[in-house]
Amino acid sequence: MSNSDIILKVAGISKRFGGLQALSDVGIEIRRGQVYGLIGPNGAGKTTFFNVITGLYTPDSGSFELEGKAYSPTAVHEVAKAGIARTFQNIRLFAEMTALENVMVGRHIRTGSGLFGAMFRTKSFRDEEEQIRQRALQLLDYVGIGKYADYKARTLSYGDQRRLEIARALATEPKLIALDEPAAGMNATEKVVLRELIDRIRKDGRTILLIEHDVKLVMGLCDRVTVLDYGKQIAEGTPYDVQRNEKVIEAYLGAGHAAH
Ligand SMILES: Nc1ncnc2c1ncn2[C@@H]1O[C@H](COP(=O)(O)OP(=O)(O)OP(=O)(O)O)[C@@H](O)[C@H]1O
Repeated sequence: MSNSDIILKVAGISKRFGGLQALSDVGIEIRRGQVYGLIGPNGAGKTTFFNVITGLYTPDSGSFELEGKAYSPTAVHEVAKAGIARTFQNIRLFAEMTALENVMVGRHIRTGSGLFGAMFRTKSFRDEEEQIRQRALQLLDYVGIGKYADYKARTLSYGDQRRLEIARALATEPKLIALDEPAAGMNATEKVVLRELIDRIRKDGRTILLIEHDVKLVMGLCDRVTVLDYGKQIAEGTPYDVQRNEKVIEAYLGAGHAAH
């Protein structure tokens, strides 16, 4: 495989909060079309790592490349423009806006008419707006909630809100979509549907970074997995190898979890 297959390469990420070393020299390489999993016991540093990659936290050290080009994740919207979209562990939708409007907002970072067009409602602005609407409707169908397009986001079930977040992230046409615990709070049936959706997103050519507590889901979906523990990368590899890694088993047992 050539280097051009690498979508995201981050290396040497460290981040300290006061006296706590939340991340120590963590690095990953994600190849095009992979689902890449990030797991680890509570407090291992997964969210911090995600927040560093997506511009929410500034790391103390580290380098970042997206499709072979250096990028500096200094602000969330810059990261989105560079081609990384994310969802949040605590859902962050516009609660009073409709599902459709929430997705249209995601789409706007890829549009051209700008403020002038919006203020004067030029023809090109209106045409563009209609295209955005159509694309947003397609995306809602794609994630399986097309029938709720006109419902306010806050009225959707928890599982559907998570799917709406995914639709919104996809609306930015990301090179990489980062999902922060997408199965959190879902029941078993919702998890099956989510798994199918993530599988479909991958089959349609997208690359996915996934933080997830549900180890079974991660092991079933991911091509490769990194395991963090106390901010250190204790294992990296295929789900098969990682599950058998002594350090991983210890970390999970130590934290009172089962490793499978
Ligand atoms: N903004 C912050 N300020 C201070 N400490 C923080 C901050 N964010 C995270 N931490 C600490 O950094 C460590 C790693 O936390 P992080 O949330 O990244 O872990 P996690 O693996 O995502 O955990 P969980 O699975 O519980 O979400 C924890 O000890 C946490 O308390």
